[in-house]
Amino acid sequence: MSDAIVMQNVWKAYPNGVMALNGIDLSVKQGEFVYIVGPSGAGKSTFIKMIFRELKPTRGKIFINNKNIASLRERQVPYLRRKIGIVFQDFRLLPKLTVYENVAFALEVIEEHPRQIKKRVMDVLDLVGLKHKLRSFPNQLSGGEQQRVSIARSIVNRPPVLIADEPTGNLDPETSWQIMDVFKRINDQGTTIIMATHNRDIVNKVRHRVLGLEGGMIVRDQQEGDYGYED
Ligand SMILES: Nc1ncnc2c1ncn2[C@@H]1O[C@H](COP(=O)(O)OP(=O)(O)OP(=O)(O)O)[C@@H](O)[C@H]1O
Repeated sequence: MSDAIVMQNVWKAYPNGVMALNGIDLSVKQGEFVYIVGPSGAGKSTFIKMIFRELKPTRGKIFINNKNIASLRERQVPYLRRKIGIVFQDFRLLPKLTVYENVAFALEVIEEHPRQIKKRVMDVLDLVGLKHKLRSFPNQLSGGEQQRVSIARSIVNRPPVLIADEPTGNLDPETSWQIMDVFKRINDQGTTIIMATHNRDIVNKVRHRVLGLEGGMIVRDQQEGDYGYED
């Protein structure tokens, strides 16, 4: 299997001198599901922001599908972002657009053919179980439904990698399990998933590879079926 993400000796210092990542080496294969765990301030969000080039490493190389994104020019960043879907804790939907429009938006900006857009949007809404809500606005949806829309939007242009930063952080346990089912369906289609989480129950019950960060370093890297997660 090919590598979806490779980090080589990645360091990140913030302008105030805080060293958030200290020499990360890592490789993630295409199709893997990886949890990123660790205490507050461990560097999880920094790690995730590096993958979609919201932040540049101070030192080191980051390969996404064999391309070093640390040396990408600014104008190439939008092309990288099309290869990576992103889901946040707080959904970040556009409030004045319907469910359908929120999801279609990502395809409209790349000028996909209208018939293609419709088919693809309906397919992903079906995948996340929200076809019946396509005309609703975000404020008419529950938190779990909003997160499903945000997940549908993140995968609508078939990125090989999906990144989720605390995707269940604002959801109750029952809804969180449903969101994990959606991620499973997406992972089963071959999409690599990187998910930062504090949710110990999920990490222990829905088993995948676990990367533990602490003080900006990888302090554990356990394969599926090979761990219990203690914080
Ligand atoms: N913009 C910034 N400027 C300076 N320091 C920062 C900045 N963002 C994060 N840090 C620091 O970098 C370190 C790692 O932070 P990061 O947000 O990556 O941790 P985290 O593991 O995601 O934490 P949490 O679980 O609380 O979200 C912390 O010491 C934090 O205070």
